Amino acid sequence: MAYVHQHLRLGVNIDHVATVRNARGGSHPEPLRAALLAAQAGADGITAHLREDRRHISDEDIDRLMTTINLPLNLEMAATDEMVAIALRHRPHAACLVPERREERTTEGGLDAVAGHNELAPKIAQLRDAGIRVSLFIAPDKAQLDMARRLGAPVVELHTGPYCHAAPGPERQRELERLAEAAAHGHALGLEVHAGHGLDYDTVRDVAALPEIAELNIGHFLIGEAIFVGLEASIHGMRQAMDAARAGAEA
Ligand SMILES: CC(=O)[C@@H](O)[C@H](O)COP(=O)(O)O
Ligand SMILES: NCC(=O)COP(=O)(O)O
Repeated sequence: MAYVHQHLRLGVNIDHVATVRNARGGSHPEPLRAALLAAQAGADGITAHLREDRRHISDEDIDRLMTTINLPLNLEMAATDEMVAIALRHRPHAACLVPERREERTTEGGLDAVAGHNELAPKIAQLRDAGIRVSLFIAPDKAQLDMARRLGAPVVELHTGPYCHAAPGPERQRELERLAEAAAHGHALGLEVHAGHGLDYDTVRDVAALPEIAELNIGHFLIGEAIFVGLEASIHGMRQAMDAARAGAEA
């Protein structure tokens, strides 16, 4: 029987609770409250992206998450000296290194670990030495996976944005195949394979069915859907979609 990673973990990304809060300033709605609710709704972890421009999650949010939640925190961050220092001060469960451009609307591509290996190597080593599980947010590309392995990152997160944005049909199928090949290759290299970006109830199904994937990180859709059905219900819906897809893959 093909390998199936048993429990597919759901990391709930709470960035866009902070986006709504920051639209007016002040403290409502609070990302911390969303993290506590997500835990009650069955999230396996919380993801928060402390962007260099602080457009959503703030330093204070990270302080409060670190001292209050009982779930592992996956801190998404650029691979800069400032962010590495913040991670070393807090020691979250995981640090996912992502590329950032100030003017981008959202994370557009994966980290180029191949071109950036000289700068990444010392940062990955510092984070690892502090006991933080390092993840690289990369495109589903063999060369990037091979480099993640060489750099000693134990985890990769495959960027699902191009798959989610592809037109349903052959274009999306091609992107799914790239994800499937990358997940299998990463697993064969001994990497723990995660995936995320742009997933919703529809696009999550085929990704959740990929047997080597251990964790999905999902935020924007869950927070948007929560406006209509509440956060617990939106997370429950995602959990159900993931479990149904994984059960189908096991059958
Ligand atoms: C890396 C990633 O996919 C998430 O951190 C996502 O980027 C968060 O939302 P924004 O890109 O809108 O900051
Ligand atoms: N790393 C991806 C993530 O945390 C969530 O991305 P999105 O669902 O907000 O697009």
